[in-house]
Amino acid sequence: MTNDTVVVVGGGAWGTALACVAARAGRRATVLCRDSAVADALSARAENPRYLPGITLADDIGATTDPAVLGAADIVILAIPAQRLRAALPGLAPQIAPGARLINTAKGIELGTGCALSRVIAEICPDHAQAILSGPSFATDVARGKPTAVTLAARGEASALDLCRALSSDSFRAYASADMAGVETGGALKNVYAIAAGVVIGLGFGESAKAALITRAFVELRRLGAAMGGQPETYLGLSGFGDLMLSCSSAQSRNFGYGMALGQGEDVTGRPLAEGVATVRIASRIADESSLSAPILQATKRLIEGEIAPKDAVEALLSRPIKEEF
Ligand SMILES: NC(=O)c1ccc[n+]([C@@H]2O[C@H](COP(=O)([O-])OP(=O)(O)OC[C@H]3O[C@@H](n4cnc5c(N)ncnc54)[C@H](O)[C@@H]3O)[C@@H](O)[C@H]2O)c1
Ligand SMILES: O=P(O)(O)OC[C@H](O)CO
Repeated sequence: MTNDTVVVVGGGAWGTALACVAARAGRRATVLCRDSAVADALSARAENPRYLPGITLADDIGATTDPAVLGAADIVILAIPAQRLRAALPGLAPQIAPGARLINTAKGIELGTGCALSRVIAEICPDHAQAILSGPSFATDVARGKPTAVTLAARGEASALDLCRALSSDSFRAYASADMAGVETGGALKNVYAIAAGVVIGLGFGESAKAALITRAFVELRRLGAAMGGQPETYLGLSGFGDLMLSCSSAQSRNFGYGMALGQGEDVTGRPLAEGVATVRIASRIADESSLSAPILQATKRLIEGEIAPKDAVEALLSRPIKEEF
């Protein structure tokens, strides 16, 4: 398979960082932007002042707003928000070269339908093979070339390994997986628990409480993920435990920051993208429908919907009946 040409859809923080990844791995990389000001800044100054201000990017990244660029791509990386994917894809699909492989990097579950994003992509681009890249990785770190490792899942180990080789470099290491459902659900659900961890810190409950929260969140994440089709061991890896740990422990995470603001009683309107807000709503419905116990997820949903105050949500979790840990 030829993997020379990579087009990244989405000129935001993550799309820009992934174009740097592809360029560092020796690929010809172009960002397909929605906004011409972003495309112009990327092309002229190797900068994305709107989404990655102050970071000088590799100067061999191309940028355009013309979807015709998809016709030359061997690999198309999707880096737009999860809830925008269904609306964006029909305009792109007819332009994508027939043999191109798609790699989704958005983290979420479709709010209106409960569909995994891989299913949304399969519905709109049924003839294209697809893969998922997910793991502990902040766009600012990746764009700066700091060492990062992720999981890349595809149907079939050979395809996953081939894509890993196409994108890995001395600063970015992708591990192959054949468990698309496991990688996808881990990335989506960790955002919910990052909000919850942010709430704990925002309330001033401290690091011990946060460690307890993350540990119990991991139990829930594995339970929910398994019910959605993931393999148990996948959640122990970079796209599961790795991303949960990163997102629950750093204020760089937009989801953690959203939770911290909630915990501090701040107004959260207009904050940067926190995909856990949509995911918690649909994941809570999925958990209810399958009678799965997910108390942290359910408390986070009630908190986000304004049904319960942050302090009361944590107290409700602590006052549940005493039971065995496992
Ligand atoms: N930022 C990170 O560190 C990071 C890391 C891993 C994964 N992700 C995931 O990547 C996805 C994108 O996140 P981001 O950080 O780049 O967000 P962002 O807010 O920085 O950028 C989003 C980009 O998507 C574009 N966009 C939105 N709707 C679109 C549409 N309908 N058609 C075309 N483009 C559209 C916007 O113009 C913008 O360029 C999210 O699902 C996120 O979870 C982000
Ligand atoms: O800023 P967040 O919370 O969307 O997290 C970004 C990445 O998903 C971390 O792996």
